Amino acid sequence: MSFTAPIQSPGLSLDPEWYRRSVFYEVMIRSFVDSNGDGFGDIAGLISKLDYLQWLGIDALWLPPFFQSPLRDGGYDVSDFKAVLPDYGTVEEFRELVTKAHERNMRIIMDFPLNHTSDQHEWFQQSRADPEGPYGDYYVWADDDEKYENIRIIFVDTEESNWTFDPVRRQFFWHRFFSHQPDLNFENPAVQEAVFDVCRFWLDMGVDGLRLDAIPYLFESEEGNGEGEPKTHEYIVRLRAMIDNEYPGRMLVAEANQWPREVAAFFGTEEEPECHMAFDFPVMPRIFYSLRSQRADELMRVLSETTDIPPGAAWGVFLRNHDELTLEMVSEEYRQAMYGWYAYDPRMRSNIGIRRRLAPLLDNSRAELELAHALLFSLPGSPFLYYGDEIGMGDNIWLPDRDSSRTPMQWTPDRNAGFSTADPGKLYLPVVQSLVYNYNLVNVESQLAQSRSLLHWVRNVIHVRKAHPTFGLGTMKVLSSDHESVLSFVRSYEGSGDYLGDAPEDVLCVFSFSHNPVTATIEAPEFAGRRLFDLFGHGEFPSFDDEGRVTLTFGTQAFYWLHVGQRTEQEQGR
Ligand SMILES: OC[C@H]1O[C@H](O[C@H]2O[C@H](CO)[C@@H](O)[C@H](O)[C@H]2O)[C@H](O)[C@@H](O)[C@@H]1O
Ligand SMILES: [Ca+2]
Repeated sequence: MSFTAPIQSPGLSLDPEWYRRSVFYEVMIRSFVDSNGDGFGDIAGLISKLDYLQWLGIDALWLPPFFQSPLRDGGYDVSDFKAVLPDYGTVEEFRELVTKAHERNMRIIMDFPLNHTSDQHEWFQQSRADPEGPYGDYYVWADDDEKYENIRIIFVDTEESNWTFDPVRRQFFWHRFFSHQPDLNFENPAVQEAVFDVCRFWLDMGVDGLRLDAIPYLFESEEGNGEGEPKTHEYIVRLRAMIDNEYPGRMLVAEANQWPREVAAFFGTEEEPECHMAFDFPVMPRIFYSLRSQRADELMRVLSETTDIPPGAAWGVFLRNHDELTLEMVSEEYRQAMYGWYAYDPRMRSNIGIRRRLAPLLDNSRAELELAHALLFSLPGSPFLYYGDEIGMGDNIWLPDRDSSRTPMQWTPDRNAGFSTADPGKLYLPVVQSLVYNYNLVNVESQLAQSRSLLHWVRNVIHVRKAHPTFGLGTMKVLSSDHESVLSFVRSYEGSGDYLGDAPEDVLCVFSFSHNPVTATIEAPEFAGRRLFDLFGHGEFPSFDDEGRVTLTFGTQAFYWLHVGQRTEQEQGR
């Protein structure tokens, strides 16, 4: 058994709850920078851009799978969990990436698709060839395809069943995703241990956290629906205990595309903790719904209902990621409305969702991009950015599946957007060349040169957020307003009282989804007589009156983050 002390590397801050203060950035190694001109982004390329990410204010990177893989599902189809895909580099280079990130006080979260492997994995090859051998029970095999018939299909565009017949073993195997991704059999203690072994391999290398991919689907049963079954939670409790004992300070984030109560179950309890973080799937689509419906009520409802989570746990908030914008967590009526607004061309759809990037979804509207980011950075939890969204990168819906929004990062207006020196035809995917999002126009270099660019705006808002630990650590209370387009909530923090010395603070966050200027009155009786100051420019706003009401005027799709100060001097003197 290995043991690692909580401070893993020179450069890292000593903060057991670092993930609650962090701004995360999802970066696909394949898509970021190609250092050797072979057309594939690689680890050395990512290392060369750590300074850029540090400048942006990023505290932690989420790396989608970079392991050996036939790449039939973007690397989520792993054929060797302990090998780096040669196109990306070597294990040694990965170790260097961790060291170089840590030197900048930046942490690395590794994606871990533990539910399944590629059918090219040695475990599967042995399992299909030798049912009585050591790997015979590593997967879920059956003589027919009749078990678990109540369990839904997730990849509805491509799969007709969760069972596929294997001509070698002459049995069916179980898979929740593509038919080339057989599910591991977690009933088998050897599989449970093999997964622990992979975790230890990478944690020993210094990774700071694991994103547990597709975590609800580990166990299945006839009684349940194969999503968050009791045995799945029991296994995660054990995984968490192993991490806490052997790797204190590292964290687990759950990818569970479920309703609030079910997602919150992946935090576990104080007595039996599971994951430190979980992605907030229910809130995300409602941000997009509010932007088009100009109504805040559905977002208010889901935020008001946000389930209590154990101390130290945190939501992972996001607008977009490497997958489709999933609409699994909205009603059929809302889903149809969102398809109408955001996926008017059938090519924009994928499974139950929309395979587009943030800027094209929002029609490249600067006001909407700012409003969406202001929500991302002030909702309870830690924000996760998707690479390229900080410059408003476009997508390419003519590419298959979710590759539409996994195109090369646009660094410069030069060949291949500065991503690679390869022959353009050799790139893993073509760079975006559409009219509005062409890399000649949308790239880091040109946005660095414009002080009012989206990139500078995003960087500024990240730094304002980071100056106020309330956003990561504080509570949230939704407030009422008299305008259907206005969402308001207050983030409150008692201060840490420890060596970090964070001060107590209340921040009023207000957002108007209206496509026209509006005025709204917000009610917060507990703030009667208190003054309000803009967090960006420190300008004073109208104060709360004696009943705790304040009336604010908003421009089109506008927001304010307002520090709630003391009572006015006049009122203090009364
Ligand atoms: O490895 C299979 C998939 O695992 C993750 O899937 C999640 O994404 C799906 C949408 O693409 C979603 O519907 C599902 O609920 C999630 O578990 C991973 O993020 C995918 O990229 C991957 O294909
Ligand atoms: Ca390369």
